[in-house]
Amino acid sequence: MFSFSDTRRCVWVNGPVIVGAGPSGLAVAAGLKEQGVPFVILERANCIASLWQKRTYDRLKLHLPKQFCQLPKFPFPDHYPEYPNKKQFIEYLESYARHFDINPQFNETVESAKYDEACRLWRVKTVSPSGCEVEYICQWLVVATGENAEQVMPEIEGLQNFGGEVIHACDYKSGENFRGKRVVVVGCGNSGMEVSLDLCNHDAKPSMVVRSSVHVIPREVFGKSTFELAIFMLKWLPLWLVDKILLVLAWTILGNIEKCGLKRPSVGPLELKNTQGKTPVLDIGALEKIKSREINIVPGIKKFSCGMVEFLNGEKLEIDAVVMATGYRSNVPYWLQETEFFSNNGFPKAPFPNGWKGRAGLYAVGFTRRGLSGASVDAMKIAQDIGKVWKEDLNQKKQKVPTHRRCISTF
Ligand SMILES: Cc1cc2nc3c(=O)[nH]c(=O)nc-3n(C[C@H](O)[C@H](O)[C@H](O)COP(=O)(O)OP(=O)(O)OC[C@H]3O[C@@H](n4cnc5c(N)ncnc54)[C@H](O)[C@@H]3O)c2cc1C
Ligand SMILES: NC(=O)C1=CN([C@@H]2O[C@H](COP(=O)(O)OP(=O)(O)OC[C@H]3O[C@@H](n4cnc5c(N)ncnc54)[C@H](OP(=O)(O)O)[C@@H]3O)[C@@H](O)[C@H]2O)C=CC1
Ligand SMILES: O=C(O)C(=O)Cc1c[nH]c2ccccc12
Repeated sequence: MFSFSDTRRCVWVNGPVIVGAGPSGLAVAAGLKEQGVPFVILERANCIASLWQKRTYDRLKLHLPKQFCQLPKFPFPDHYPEYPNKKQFIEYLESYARHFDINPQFNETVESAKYDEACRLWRVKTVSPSGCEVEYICQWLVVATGENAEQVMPEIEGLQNFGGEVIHACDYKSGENFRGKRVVVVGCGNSGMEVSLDLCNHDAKPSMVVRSSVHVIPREVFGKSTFELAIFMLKWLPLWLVDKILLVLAWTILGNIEKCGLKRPSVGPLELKNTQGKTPVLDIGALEKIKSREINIVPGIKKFSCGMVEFLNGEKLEIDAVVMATGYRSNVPYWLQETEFFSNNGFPKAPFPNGWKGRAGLYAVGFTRRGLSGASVDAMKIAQDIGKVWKEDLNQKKQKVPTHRRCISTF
């Protein structure tokens, strides 16, 4: 380690640098530990799995059965329910990190990373809340910052004049603070649906904005997970047929959702997830509240004004608060200076299962739009790939610090 001053340091990392200590980063780390490959994990928050610990609501449960959400080589405890809740999932991730002795560097935000062609190494720069800057130099870079790294906050006319509380769904914890209030929930994905349901359960009055269309699917069919059933059917049937069957099942169990103001997309639910990354809503009770009008469905928003919202159909509503359940985006384009492997939307250009490995020791984990199970698949491939090269190098008894390369700090 070369130290330049109290606030600027340069660190050589023997092994990969992993950016992000969410489930994806932890899964890669576990695979590397098993093979004895050293690494450093850089995490902007002060804890692992910050999305789950800091940016989700209290009543959150996993949507998919537990076997689709566990990370490699360390299953959920047997006593966990079919759909673990947020607390249980966080406890599982904490025990995962303990089990594999994974200790991320917390409070370090990666602000830039680029491949130095001259010395054929990655230069990764971080900054901490106290202003300390560190440059890490390494042979492998694993991007594990997630599909949900930043909140999407749309700019809607007049929002600055609204005057009431405006939050993003990632800062919503419970309807307790909204008791008796009229709340516009913008967006009808899984977040919008569940925030609206939670508001109902706390005697608030939600109006949910549905500006286009949405697939609502029952979480279970005859006591069996719909997702599991779909995965099972996909072994024998083409995707379009599975989509058709899902829609028939949804219609049989939920009825015609168009009657309550929800339009279905023309493309089937799995095809839409595959092509546009739009996750179908797995219903856990919001639809019932929509049918009973406890959740009011409203069209796209035209503008806000003081204590009011106006919709595209010209109707106006007096409201007390706004929850933007408008989704998330990747932050990779803000810090990774690379355009060959990653596209400008912050996702790898190659679709699943090929988006895990780039050029010159660059990897991506958790950008498959296939939730935690997609992340696990990526993680195992990455750990194996790096482990292989690592072992080859060891066998050739090469020194890990490449003395033939000169690397000068760019601070
Ligand atoms: C509300 C919600 C519920 C979900 N439920 C499910 C579910 O039931 N099943 C399922 O399969 N999937 C679910 N998902 C999908 C979700 O993407 C995964 O659960 C999982 O969290 C993805 O893990 P990840 O490690 O890829 O990303 P994240 O969990 O987002 O972790 C990324 C980490 O990287 C850190 N980071 C980001 N940028 C930087 C930077 N520049 N420098 C340093 N650190 C950085 C973040 O702080 C974070 O800790 C859900 C998503 C949301 C939003
Ligand atoms: N329990 C669980 O497992 C949960 C899982 N999740 C997951 O987290 C991820 C993110 O979900 P979510 O937060 O719901 O985000 P999504 O991206 O799935 O949904 C965003 C919603 O906001 C709408 N929207 C965006 N901008 C505007 C705007 N300007 N005006 C009106 N509507 C707008 C979109 O409409 P349009 O379609 O028209 O663009 C869409 O309905 C998903 O993968 C989801 O499955 C989330 C919650 C719970
Ligand atoms: O990625 C998500 O947000 C999930 O909730 C998990 C998920 C992955 N693939 C799906 C297909 C249908 C429904 C949920 C998921």
